Amino acid sequence: MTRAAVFGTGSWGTAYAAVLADGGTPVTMWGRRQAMVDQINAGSNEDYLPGIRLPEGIRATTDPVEAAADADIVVLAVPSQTLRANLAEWAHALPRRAAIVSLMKGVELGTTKRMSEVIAEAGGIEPGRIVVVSGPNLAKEIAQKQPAASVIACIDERIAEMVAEASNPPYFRPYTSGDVIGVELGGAVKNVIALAVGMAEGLGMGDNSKASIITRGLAETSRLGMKLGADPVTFSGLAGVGDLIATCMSPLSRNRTFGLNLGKGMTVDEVVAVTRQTAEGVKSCESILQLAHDHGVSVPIIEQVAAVVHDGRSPKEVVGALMLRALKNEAE
Ligand SMILES: NC(=O)C1=CN([C@@H]2O[C@H](COP(=O)(O)OP(=O)(O)OC[C@H]3O[C@@H](n4cnc5c(N)ncnc54)[C@H](O)[C@@H]3O)[C@@H](O)[C@H]2O)C=CC1
Ligand SMILES: O=C(CO)COP(=O)(O)O
Repeated sequence: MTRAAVFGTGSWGTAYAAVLADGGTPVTMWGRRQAMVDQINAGSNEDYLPGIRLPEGIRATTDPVEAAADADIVVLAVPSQTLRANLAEWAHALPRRAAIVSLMKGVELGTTKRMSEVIAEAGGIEPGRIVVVSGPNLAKEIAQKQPAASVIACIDERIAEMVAEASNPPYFRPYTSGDVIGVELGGAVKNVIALAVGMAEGLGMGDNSKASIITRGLAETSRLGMKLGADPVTFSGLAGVGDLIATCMSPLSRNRTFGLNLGKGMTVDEVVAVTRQTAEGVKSCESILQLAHDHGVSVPIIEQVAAVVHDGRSPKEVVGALMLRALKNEAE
């Protein structure tokens, strides 16, 4: 029988543990805090998924070796910017042949590495067993068992298939892919575009404005992805446009909500103070912008989001800057 470990007891780590357990795969979760581990062992995670009863088949521990022992699949679900430090502590505990699955949607600050690259480097894991999961998967809806689809990517598609088979309860339909770069980038960049859409909403803009940002945001994602070697087809799929729509439209999105508060006039520090969960786009806008600059790719929306979040420009100012850009062909 396939066994899994999930490192990280936040909203998506816990919801994905439920996906695995409901799919018939027993899960041991690793958590930092004993109180959280005790709660999960008693059947819920009230801090991140209040009111949700977790399935049988999930248990938790604070010991990484115990969590990963005998696991065929190890799922990593921590904030992107802490992953490298976490792996330094966990690498010795990870079974030599297990598939290492990233649920994270960010790009590392400083190195501009995608999470699969950080896993390979800091965890010493061969790329052929590094898997990424990304799609329109708001954790709360998945935990409520609302039907959704997703993409599970690995350069070795047999490993992606193994993880997909272990993650297939009746409400979760994973598609496999070999395009790790495209699937990861789609997930990371959509968070930055959701910040922009949230800002537009906060400024009182309507659906034309938001659809324009979403569509041009997808153009930026595809341009960058293709330059980095992604398959353009990925961006019209679940990990591209699918996740972009879910995140940019949903009040459940932490990134969209973060942008909304900025658009309403709160400062970045004020929004950080009221945000309890990980809004990856806030840090990744800077690393993704750096990645685009390094590869000579034009990403005007991402640039303006970074100007608000890191340079203190106002959302209103940056909308003006976007609208005044020189006219160009849509396909360029
Ligand atoms: N929540 C969602 O709907 C979805 C989230 N994701 C992605 O999954 C990743 C994880 O997100 P969530 O679970 O939602 O975040 P979260 O904010 O709900 O939970 C983060 C977890 O990481 C732990 N953590 C924080 N700092 C840590 C550190 N220094 N060392 C170890 N653990 C630490 C927290 O205690 C918590 O258990 C992110 O990259 C996010 O973009 C992807 C799809 C859906
Ligand atoms: O990635 C997500 C949905 O697919 C969750 O988005 P947020 O991190 O903005 O909540």
